[in-house]
Amino acid sequence: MAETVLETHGLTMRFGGVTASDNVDFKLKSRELRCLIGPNGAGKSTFFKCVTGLLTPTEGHVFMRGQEVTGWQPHQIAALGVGIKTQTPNVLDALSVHENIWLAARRFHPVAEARARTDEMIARLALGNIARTPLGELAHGERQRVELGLVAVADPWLVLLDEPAAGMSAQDVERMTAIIHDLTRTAAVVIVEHDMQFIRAIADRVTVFHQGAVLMEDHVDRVMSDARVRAVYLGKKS
Ligand SMILES: Nc1ncnc2c1ncn2[C@@H]1O[C@H](COP(=O)(O)OP(=O)(O)OP(=O)(O)O)[C@@H](O)[C@H]1O
Repeated sequence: MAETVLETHGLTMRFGGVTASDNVDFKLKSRELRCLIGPNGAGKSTFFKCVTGLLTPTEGHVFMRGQEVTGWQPHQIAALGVGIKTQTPNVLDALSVHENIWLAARRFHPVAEARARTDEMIARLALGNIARTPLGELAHGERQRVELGLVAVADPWLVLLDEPAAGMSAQDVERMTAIIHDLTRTAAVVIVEHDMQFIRAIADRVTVFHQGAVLMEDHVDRVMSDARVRAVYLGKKS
């Protein structure tokens, strides 16, 4: 049986009178790709932040590969071998694409291996023609690709991505989809995403959030045609 790499029990986050995450039980198997969707304010980001250590849940527990990580800081979670891409980029604008990826690789690998991994990642992400360009000069889609490269170069077994396709062109989204599929050869991936086109292109199992709780969890096709989901997420009555 596939190993459970991420699990939450009764995860609850309250902000004053608002229950942003409401008793969420969640389970992710090794190399599984899971998209978290839901309407604005459904609690996706709060759940993501509780799992990545950006928030400490009011109640409940988070486990990664069986280890309880509730209340850990993001850098402690990352040190377990978890790649986290938030909406706040962790990049150095004045340094080149190559230098940024090299620095990320060097944090996890000895020099010779870091060098090889950097070159491999640049080729894999098709960043060769802009490898020497400072990050500050890149287009949005290119930056997103580099940021994903910074996560992937560490060889994570779990990758947590917050809106990786936000603001991207169709071509960028296609590239991003291929890169994420590539990641699932070695890692489980959780993606919080708004872009329905991207979700249809990439998703297998989807978890739908509504009012802080899990409304439904199923294959993307069944989720998209479910009357309850259409009502809450697409704003349509069945
Ligand atoms: N720091 C905070 N303080 C107070 N309320 C918050 C805070 N963060 C989130 N909330 C509230 O918690 C609820 C869930 O918000 P959350 O951002 O998790 O939803 P979401 O599904 O990610 O929404 P979106 O798709 O708009 O990003 C909302 O009612 C939101 O207003």
